[in-house]
Amino acid sequence: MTSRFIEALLAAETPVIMEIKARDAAGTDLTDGRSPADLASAYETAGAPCLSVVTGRWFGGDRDMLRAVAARTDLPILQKDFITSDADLERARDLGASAVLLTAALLSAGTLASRIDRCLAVGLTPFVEVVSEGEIQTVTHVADCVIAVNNKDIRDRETGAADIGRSLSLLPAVRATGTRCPVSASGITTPEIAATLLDAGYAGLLIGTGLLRAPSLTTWRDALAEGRR
Ligand SMILES: O=P(O)(O)OC[C@@H](O)[C@@H](O)c1c[nH]c2ccccc12
Repeated sequence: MTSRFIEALLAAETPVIMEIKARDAAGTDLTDGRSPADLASAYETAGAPCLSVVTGRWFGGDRDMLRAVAARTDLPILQKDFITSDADLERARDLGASAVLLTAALLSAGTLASRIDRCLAVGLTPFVEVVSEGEIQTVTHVADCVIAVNNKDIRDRETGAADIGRSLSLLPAVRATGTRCPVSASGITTPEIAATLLDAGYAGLLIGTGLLRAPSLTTWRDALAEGRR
């Protein structure tokens, strides 16, 4: 099965999934008055191959954000929320998502496998977030999934500090699954950290707060390109 989301990410000059999120985990506003659609346009102009929209309530999100972004752009969109049923998956697709978040830490291996099956059956790319080697082993249909190492912990609602070292140490295990699309997500605050992760071998990154707080997206993107070996 081909995935528009994965193909776009792998073909990109700046392989960064740029995230639209209303608030950070501490509740601080990240939009500075910009609408989700305007952020989508700004990211597209900065060369984003794919977007992520956080619709989860913890982060001040809702489904209207996804609707508004899908109406503004044709870029493939990841919906980040806590998907709890098959009906949620179909709704994600109908709202315009190309990919959905599945959090391995919150699902049993059996439930994760059936959610992955269901995603693929309805034409969605599973974006599976993992935080340990054990979770990496539970991912099925690896060739059709994005495997994303989360540098933060969803179990503490992402309020703790990010551990970029987790991405670096888990990369061999992620690669050993045979995925084409290892991604590092969360807590990538500077272009220098982003460059380090891409140079280490990550095919893509997912960045929200760092970009939402950046004074200039093009400066951030150019610093990332310059920082690479
Ligand atoms: O803003 P950051 O630190 O760049 O992180 C982005 C993204 O990884 C984060 O928003 C996230 C990771 N897992 C989630 C689960 C639900 C909602 C959001 C998330």
